[in-house]
Amino acid sequence: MAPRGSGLDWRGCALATPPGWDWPSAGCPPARPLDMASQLRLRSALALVTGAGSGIGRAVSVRLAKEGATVAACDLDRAAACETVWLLGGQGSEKVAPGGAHTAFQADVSEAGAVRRLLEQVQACFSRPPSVVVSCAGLTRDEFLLRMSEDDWDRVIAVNLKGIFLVTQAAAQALVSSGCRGSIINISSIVGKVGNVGQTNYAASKAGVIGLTQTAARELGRLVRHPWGHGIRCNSVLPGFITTPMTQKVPQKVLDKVIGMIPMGHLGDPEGGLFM
Ligand SMILES: CCCCCCCCCCCCC[C@@H](O)CC(=O)SCCNC(=O)CCNC(=O)[C@H](O)C(C)(C)COP(=O)(O)OP(=O)(O)OC[C@H]1O[C@@H](n2cnc3c(N)ncnc32)[C@H](O)[C@@H]1OP(=O)(O)O
Ligand SMILES: NC(=O)c1ccc[n+]([C@@H]2O[C@H](COP(=O)([O-])OP(=O)(O)OC[C@H]3O[C@@H](n4cnc5c(N)ncnc54)[C@H](O)[C@@H]3O)[C@@H](O)[C@H]2O)c1
Repeated sequence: MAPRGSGLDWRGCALATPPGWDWPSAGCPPARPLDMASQLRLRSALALVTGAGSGIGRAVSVRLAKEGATVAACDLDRAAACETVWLLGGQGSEKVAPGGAHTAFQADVSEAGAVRRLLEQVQACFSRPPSVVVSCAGLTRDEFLLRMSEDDWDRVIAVNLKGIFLVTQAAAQALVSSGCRGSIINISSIVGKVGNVGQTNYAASKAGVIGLTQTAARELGRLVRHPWGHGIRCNSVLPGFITTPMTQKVPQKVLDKVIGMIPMGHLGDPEGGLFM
């Protein structure tokens, strides 16, 4: 039984309406009606998205829900995760998630205990492990190498790299112990390949995500039952500049420089508008 006031219901599920939460009165668009085709592709999937409270993680949550998945939206910021669930059609909105109600969860992915509890709560809530896991949680603490503090290094590595290690490991352990296949997608960055001025910490974390994911793919991917093969796909994605709160902190003169290098002449958008 979750302790009173913990923001969790009797099953240990995060309340979609945490105590004191003031639902946005207007502004958030209702979930768009679903066309049948898009509902079918992921209708049986349970998707865990970290960093679901903003930017790319919110856009990923919306797209997964549009294709029929049930979304467990996790974020350090519980209110932001709840707002994402509200955008998906809210708790119990069977029409948007045939497989069950989307639900918000709060966790700091850099903390092992929090990630372990997160996977426990998700499985308690949905009686199964997530078959899709998208790790979007991340942050920047940009500074030139000559001036970067140890704390700025440590925090970025803890969230962006160790966080993905913890979520990937916990999700894979849950899938393996349930004999389920799955797909784990880790969000890296082009910076992990080419580097970027002012981002030694961030670039190292994102390069680490690439190597971690490639190794996890080798260990978990085999369909045939090896001591290490379990039919779990692992891939990393390396976006370029995408307009989100993360990039809004970048000095305009830097954005102007980078935009000058982008053939389309503008940053990407989280919804991935390929035809704009
Ligand atoms: C094959 C193509 C190669 C592409 C190369 C680079 C691609 C990078 C694309 C990144 C896309 C993914 C980003 C994604 O993962 C999400 C993010 O990480 S968003 C955050 C990105 N962060 C940055 O780009 C760092 C931006 N810089 C800063 O925040 C500050 O400059 C800081 C490092 C904190 C230092 O601040 P300070 O006030 O001390 O200095 P200034 O801002 O005045 O800068 C001094 C001069 O340095 C130039 N500068 C700074 N950062 C960059 C940069 N990233 N790229 C190029 N030049 C940079 C700045 O323009 C100043 O120049 P000048 O003296 O001429 O005015
Ligand atoms: N925006 C870009 O240009 C860009 C490009 C390449 C890669 N990325 C990566 O994509 C991911 C999402 O970035 P975004 O632009 O949407 O950023 P964002 O700041 O809009 O969203 C990041 C989310 O992660 C959450 N978060 C931060 N630390 C956390 C923690 N310890 N535990 C749980 N949640 C935490 C934040 O609360 C926030 O909701 C990040 O990993 C980022 O590095 C972004």
